Amino acid sequence: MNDDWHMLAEEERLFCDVLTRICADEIAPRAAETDETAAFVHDQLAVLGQAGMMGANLPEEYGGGGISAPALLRAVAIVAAACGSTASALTAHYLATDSILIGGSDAQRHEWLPRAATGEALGAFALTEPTAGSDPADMKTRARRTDDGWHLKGTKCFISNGGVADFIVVYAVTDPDKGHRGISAFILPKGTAGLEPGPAERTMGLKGGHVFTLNIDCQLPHDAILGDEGRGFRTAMQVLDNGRIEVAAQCLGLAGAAMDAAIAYAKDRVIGGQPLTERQGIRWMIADMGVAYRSALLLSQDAARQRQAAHDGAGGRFSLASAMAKLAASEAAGRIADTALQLHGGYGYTRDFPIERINRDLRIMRIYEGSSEIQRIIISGNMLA
Ligand SMILES: CC(C)(COP(=O)(O)OP(=O)(O)OC[C@H]1O[C@@H](n2cnc3c(N)ncnc32)[C@H](O)[C@@H]1OP(=O)(O)O)[C@@H](O)C(=O)NCCC(=O)NCCSC(=O)CCS(=O)O
Repeated sequence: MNDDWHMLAEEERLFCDVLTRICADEIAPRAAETDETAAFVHDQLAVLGQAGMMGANLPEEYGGGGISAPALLRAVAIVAAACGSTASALTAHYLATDSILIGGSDAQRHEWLPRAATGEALGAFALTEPTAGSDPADMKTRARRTDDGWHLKGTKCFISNGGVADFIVVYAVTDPDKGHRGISAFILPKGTAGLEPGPAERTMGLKGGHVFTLNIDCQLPHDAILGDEGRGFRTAMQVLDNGRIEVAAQCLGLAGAAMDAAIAYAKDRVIGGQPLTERQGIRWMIADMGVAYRSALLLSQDAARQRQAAHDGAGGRFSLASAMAKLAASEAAGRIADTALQLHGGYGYTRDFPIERINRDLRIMRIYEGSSEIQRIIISGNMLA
């Protein structure tokens, strides 16, 4: 059998092995209950904090794990295979900390990232608005200078972790005449007067990873602006280049779990005196799942490798690779989970098997952090440039 993760360093393999054990012992056993109760995954994130996962995306200088992008891909997939809700809350936290890492000053990085890396401070990333989802440059949230600093006013929606986070990175318009160059990012700490999260949305899946509307009418100090004024849109786009690979990782974890469950079921289930695996139709399903999974894995690893190369000094964008990975992995994962459910027959439709939950958890992957249609726009734009 090929070693799919041959590119990882020895210590990264050990990190992933330990994480796999921790997820199997402490996170996976709670996934079905989390889905039933829809309780936020606080405890699971605390476990990940202990395991070093809350800062795995950050350099050691800021208290992070400093692991490579391919290792991060593998690690997020491991968490997602155990519990989709936990992986989604984790990667939303990464969007917030990546915003500070990419867009913040060194003082802001040192102030926020070490606490975020341990899990002591949970982050959220507030870009989307009710009338600006696919086109965030059209956002309406306004930040105005005041004598005391900044006044932020607007509404953000579909913000993972938003109502429970210790800090929220909010993107807002500082100069409406400058289009996307008039957007800046701000750090909004929990408890700021005028920050009012709505109730958690009632979602189809990822029920333990809550999503909120945020009503914002807040006064912030001068130093709440992240880095330079007017650089927020670029920061958000760079953060999403990373984030889309993490969505691909979630897809690999969830789809891999569905495929493994389907294979185990097909081996175990005897019909007419024969296991399901003796049936050609079932074998074709297994082959199709395997091809879809591997295609998604290879594109995701390619995107992670390009992310690492950019980080190591080659510079440049990896938006094309990231968009391809997200599109391929989210679409493949949807097909894999659907095939895995079909293979289970009526049992797959019940809550007695994890396949039903995985199908619901996966549906958002084709929508958040840029829908499949947005990924196609980015991909074709790059191909035609
Ligand atoms: C589809 C889009 C990429 C198109 O964006 P625009 O057409 O508005 O922007 P451009 O004209 O392409 O570029 C404007 C500006 O930005 C710079 N840019 C663009 N991409 C990048 C990048 N990857 N890295 C760095 N800089 C970038 C570009 O050079 C231009 O700069 P200058 O003018 O030259 O200075 C975009 O609209 C898009 O991505 N849409 C999807 C938005 C999305 O994914 N939203 C999801 C939000 S988060 C979420 O869903 C989950 C959150 S959670 O779980 O809580």
